[in-house]
Amino acid sequence: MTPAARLAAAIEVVADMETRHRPVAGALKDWGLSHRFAGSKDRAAIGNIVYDTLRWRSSSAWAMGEESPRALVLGMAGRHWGMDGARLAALIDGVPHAPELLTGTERERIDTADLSTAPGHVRADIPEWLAPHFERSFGDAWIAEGVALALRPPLDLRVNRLKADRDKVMKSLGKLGAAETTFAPDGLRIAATEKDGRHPNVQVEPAFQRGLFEIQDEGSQLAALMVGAKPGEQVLDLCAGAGGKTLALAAAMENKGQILATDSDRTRLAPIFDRLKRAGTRNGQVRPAGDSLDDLDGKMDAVLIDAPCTGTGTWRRRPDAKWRLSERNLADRIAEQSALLTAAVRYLKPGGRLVYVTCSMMPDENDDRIAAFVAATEGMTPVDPKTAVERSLGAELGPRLVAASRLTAHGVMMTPATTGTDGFFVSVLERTG
Ligand SMILES: C[S@@+](CC[C@H](N)C(=O)[O-])C[C@H]1O[C@@H](n2cnc3c(N)ncnc32)[C@H](O)[C@@H]1O
Repeated sequence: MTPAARLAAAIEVVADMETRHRPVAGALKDWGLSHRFAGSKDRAAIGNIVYDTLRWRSSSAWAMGEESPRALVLGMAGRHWGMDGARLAALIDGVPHAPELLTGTERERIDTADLSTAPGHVRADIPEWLAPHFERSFGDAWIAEGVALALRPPLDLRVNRLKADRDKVMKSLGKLGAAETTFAPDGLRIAATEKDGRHPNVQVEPAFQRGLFEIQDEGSQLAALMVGAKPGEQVLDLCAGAGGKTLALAAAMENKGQILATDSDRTRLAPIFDRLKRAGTRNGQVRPAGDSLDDLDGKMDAVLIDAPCTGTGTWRRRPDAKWRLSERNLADRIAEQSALLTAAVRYLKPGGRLVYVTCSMMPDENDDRIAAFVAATEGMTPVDPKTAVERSLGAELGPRLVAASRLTAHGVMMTPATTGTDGFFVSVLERTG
């Protein structure tokens, strides 16, 4: 397919998403099924255009003066794929299956796009109703945080210390351009792609099949390390999902002690069994959804709540989600978070640590939840965030992360703009009563 035909296809996919309220992955898959002539390179390139269109939806609509799928795609291509009006017009002109020729107004708008007078939420490319939440989280930096959250993400890997060391895996993945992460001691990073580029499918690498590394954002790796899990401890991962953090905890515990993993959703939990096996984990015990955990009362050195949340911190990877999020979703997640915090306390030993994590950028799901929980609960004391980071990450890494991240009243906030990770909030509390 020509670049122009790919643009036309992306416009079709965005239109399909809007008219049928289809999630982006479904709309792209449907398009592929009904256009079987398109090769994998074409499909990947169209996917990139569609995802980039969703990233910068609001600012492109502002620049183009309208919100049609065509305006969103052309506006994005003009502002982010380095095409001015003349180049776009030349790309399209006379090419079969291309979008219609650019109008004079479209060319002019692409060439003179200026966001300096746009409202903050447009410059930040976030929904308008979220602007006050971002402002409360980040003060004057809230627009810069939104801008960084709209960029493409890198691909981060966590080397599995139970089976390998970072240098060895980095060498074996050298051809993929994997380099050491800035903070996470076991992390490797493959830089974000540009334009037509796509990340390699690392899951086909022999090193992945042998369990030498996992795919995990650097922020998620650091959040797992902040549990401070030590060999020999008893640790409960209460919202384990597919086990991303469970595996990181098992590695930190050097296969000694016990990590118990559960989740209320059987389907999400299902992949954990194979993943634990592939990683060579021997100290993991999975408690199926709905199982009683009564036998764990008062026995845990640490409980991790990797809470269900709005996922605002992962919008680089799921730009469609930002336009779907509703106030109702936020309220539902807040209720679940409060219930989980309350439910977790009984499992902790005296002196045990409760580690609360979200991948949200919103204070409502972060500091506010901890403040409300502490006010309503006897005997749970937040650890000063700087102390919590330095204690869990050590004398070299701890201060570096403190300097780069944003400390809040009760936790630490990592973001694309500050630490170059997905957005994560981590708060550590101790059972003191
Ligand atoms: C952020 S995800 C967990 C991701 C996972 N820990 C990882 O690192 O890959 C949150 C999880 O919480 C689970 N969850 C929601 N409510 C729950 C509850 N009341 N009890 C246990 N798990 C719950 C969801 O099913 C979801 O898998």
